[in-house]
Amino acid sequence: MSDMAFNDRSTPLTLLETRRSGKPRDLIAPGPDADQLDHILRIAARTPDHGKLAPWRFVIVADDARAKLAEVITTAYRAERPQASATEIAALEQFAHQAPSLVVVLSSPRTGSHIPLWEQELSAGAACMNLLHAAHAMGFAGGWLTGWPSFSDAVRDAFGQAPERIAGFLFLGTPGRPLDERPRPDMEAIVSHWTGPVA
Ligand SMILES: Cc1cc2nc3c(=O)[nH]c(=O)nc-3n(C[C@H](O)[C@H](O)[C@H](O)COP(=O)(O)O)c2cc1C
Repeated sequence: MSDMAFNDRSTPLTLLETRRSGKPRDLIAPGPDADQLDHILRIAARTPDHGKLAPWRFVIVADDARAKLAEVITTAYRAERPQASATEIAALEQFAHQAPSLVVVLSSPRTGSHIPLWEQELSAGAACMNLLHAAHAMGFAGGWLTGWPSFSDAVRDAFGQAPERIAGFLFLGTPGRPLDERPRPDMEAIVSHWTGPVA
């Protein structure tokens, strides 16, 4: 599949069939401008959501806030791992600064709702995926990362508060190097016909 054309926008179906994320560290300018990002987020918000709760929200981290994000992440990391190496800290600095655009998607469940938390969290994942689809449909590439920062309460607290969680750091831009395919599931292993209870 190495010679396949990725993110072929000829038709909706070709785009879905060839969609490929970009590695955030390889994404370069141009990224979406303010209007394009607004458009991407409006599409991302058009996501299945049981109970119409919108149990997610989007936080844009602009260029001039990236250094602050790096500071939050590295401070949190050092607090948890006082022996952190310079290499580990440099990797976290790089994480915060990569790609032209960054949207942090928060899972924001409504705890008083009768809609199960699981469903609300699924919807947050779907919003992330829709955000990626919108970016790809607009000719950009995106990359969805969690990594250590998504699981740090201190980093989460810089964006919101429990029970909110970081669903993902969605990095957007233009691939700076050719995309290549990654292994895809063996369809025979994941598709079956149900004929009755298993086991
Ligand atoms: C919730 C979630 C979190 C992810 N976090 C990471 C991560 O921290 N680091 C990483 O290298 N890939 C991570 N990935 C995988 C990347 O998005 C990866 O590039 C993806 O497999 C690209 O596949 P695609 O081309 O089908 O979009 C994550 C994926 C998901 C769904």
